Amino acid sequence: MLHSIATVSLSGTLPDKLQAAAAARFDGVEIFESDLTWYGGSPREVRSMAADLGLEITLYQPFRDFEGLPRERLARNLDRAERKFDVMGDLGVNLLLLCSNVSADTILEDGPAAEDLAAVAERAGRRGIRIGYEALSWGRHVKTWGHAWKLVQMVDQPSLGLLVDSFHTLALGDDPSGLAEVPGDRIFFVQMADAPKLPMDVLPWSRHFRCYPGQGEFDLAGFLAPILKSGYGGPLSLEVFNDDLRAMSARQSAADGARSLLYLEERTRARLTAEADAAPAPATAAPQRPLDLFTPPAASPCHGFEFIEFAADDGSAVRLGAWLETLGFAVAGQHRSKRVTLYRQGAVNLLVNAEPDSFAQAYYLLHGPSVCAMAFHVEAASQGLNRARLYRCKPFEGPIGPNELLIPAVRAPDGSLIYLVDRYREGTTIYDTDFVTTAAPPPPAAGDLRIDHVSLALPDGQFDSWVLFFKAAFGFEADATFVLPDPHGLVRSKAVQSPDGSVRLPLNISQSRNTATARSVSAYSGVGVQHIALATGDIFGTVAALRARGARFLPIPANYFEDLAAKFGLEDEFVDRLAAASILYDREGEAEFFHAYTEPFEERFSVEIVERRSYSGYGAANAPVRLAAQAQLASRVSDSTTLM
Ligand SMILES: O=C(O)c1ccc(O)c(O)c1
Ligand SMILES: [Mg+2]
Repeated sequence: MLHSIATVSLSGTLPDKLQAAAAARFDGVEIFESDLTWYGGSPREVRSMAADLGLEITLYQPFRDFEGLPRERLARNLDRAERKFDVMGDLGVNLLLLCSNVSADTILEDGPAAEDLAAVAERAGRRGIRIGYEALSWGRHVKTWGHAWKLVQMVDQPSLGLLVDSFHTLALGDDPSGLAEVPGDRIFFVQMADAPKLPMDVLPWSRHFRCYPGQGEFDLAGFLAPILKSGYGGPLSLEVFNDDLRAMSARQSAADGARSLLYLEERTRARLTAEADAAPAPATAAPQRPLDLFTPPAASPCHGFEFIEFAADDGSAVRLGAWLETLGFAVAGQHRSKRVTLYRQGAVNLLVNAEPDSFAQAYYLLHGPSVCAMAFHVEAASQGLNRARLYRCKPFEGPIGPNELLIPAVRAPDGSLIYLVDRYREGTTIYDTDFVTTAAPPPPAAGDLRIDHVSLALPDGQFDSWVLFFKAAFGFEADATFVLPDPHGLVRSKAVQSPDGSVRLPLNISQSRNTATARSVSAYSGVGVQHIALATGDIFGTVAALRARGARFLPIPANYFEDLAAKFGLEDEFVDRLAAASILYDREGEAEFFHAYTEPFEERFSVEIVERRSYSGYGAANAPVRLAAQAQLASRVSDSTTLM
């Protein structure tokens, strides 16, 4: 399908917006009137600028507050329309968006509205212009696509058709399935926007919280599917009013938008296929037009984290190695050709990369000691990589030595790497080929651990980009958003995870300046790992073993344990054990969760030890006490450094 984006979705001046849309390979743009009004060039200049960039102007908008006003206002409004038609002639666009009237003095009857729409459609038709009539969800008389369609049918002129916008339909909880019965050529245009479900009035919700398809909670595939069944073959256009997008670089936002439409197409195809399988068409039915929808290879199933790679220099590599040893890790191998050390414990592989002139070194110079790459263990790495590439992720290939493996990787939105690894048969793993492994790695010091999740801090405004990246590139799913109180402000947290839950990544953002998330973003000068959670089957044993090795755990106030005992009616002895080990506890029904955090490595990342008993969350109930304990520790550290 043709992909278009409304200029209102992108930040900057009109040329910035057009350039960003072209760079993201959109086919066209909807020009918002205000973007034109505020621009110094003439409509003809805008037309040639778009043409030079290979962009079609798909629509001009909006024309508003027109139909169904007191009769004496019609003539003046028709004059107003003619002026818009003149501008459209210069812009070289023949479709005008007319949105349903929101003014208080709109007559609440269909007759006058249809009369006015007929008058403007007749004038438009004479000039070769078409009008798409859109129901705004806060329209005074017309709020739903069904009502708009009724008026379009009453007018019955070829120059007036229906324009549908997913936001207005889904925000009202209105049913889009009837769109399948509208003749496809009577739907003139389709606007797409997703949104988080928020308990607020539709007008501010629409103007501030729309997001790209896949970033919110609406069922957009369920909206598009009936439209495609109608036979609609026009553009799919993003119309996203959003405060974060207004502040974001137009290039990044346009790239996200382009990815979101591909994702929507993939999801819609899956929806249509599932519907067709559930109700096969009778053999006599006319063959369906093959759908021109994006069809990437399926995401390769994930089976957990394969490794996590740290960027370091020689000095920090030694300090990090010593820290990891207190956490039970032991050196299990040395890279054949690079200064990369493999640390291992149970099924957890950590690489510390201090190779000069490498990707890791460049990352280290920008961010300091940090996680520069993660590897997912997948079933089919090349299929997974191919999918990510088609979703416009940038592939990465580092230099390799003789007989070493090329491990495919893509860049995450911040430039860090995500490797996909599918070699895991004994004797042929990436560690066997690329590392000189130690003869007999020591037994795990702290129990049979595996990586449970990796928690990332993102700069404010980047939440939606990352969510969409993981959904599109790797077929991940997103949880609900939690708002967590930190002593210094709020943290918003949303986890993305592989469908089987084996790879989980809580993403955190904060608008405040000194929350744990903000401190992380500041320490790394950007995105960074806040903690790596390791799962154990025996948290008391693991924590005790690590303490004995010198690991330091985040102290948790006694008040928390008092409160916990009261909240869940716990035995004193059990609570005393938790308190003695600084282990946090949560329960949901029969499910239980135990977790403890280490003190961070050089004010950067910490390790969290978790034990899950049928529990699928992240202990959000304990986030406030944990964030407070971390804030207290951080202020102690900063006090001691300012005294020096
Ligand atoms: O918020 C508005 O006014 C507005 C204008 C045009 C649209 O297409 C729309 O969906 C909303
Ligand atoms: Mg709209």
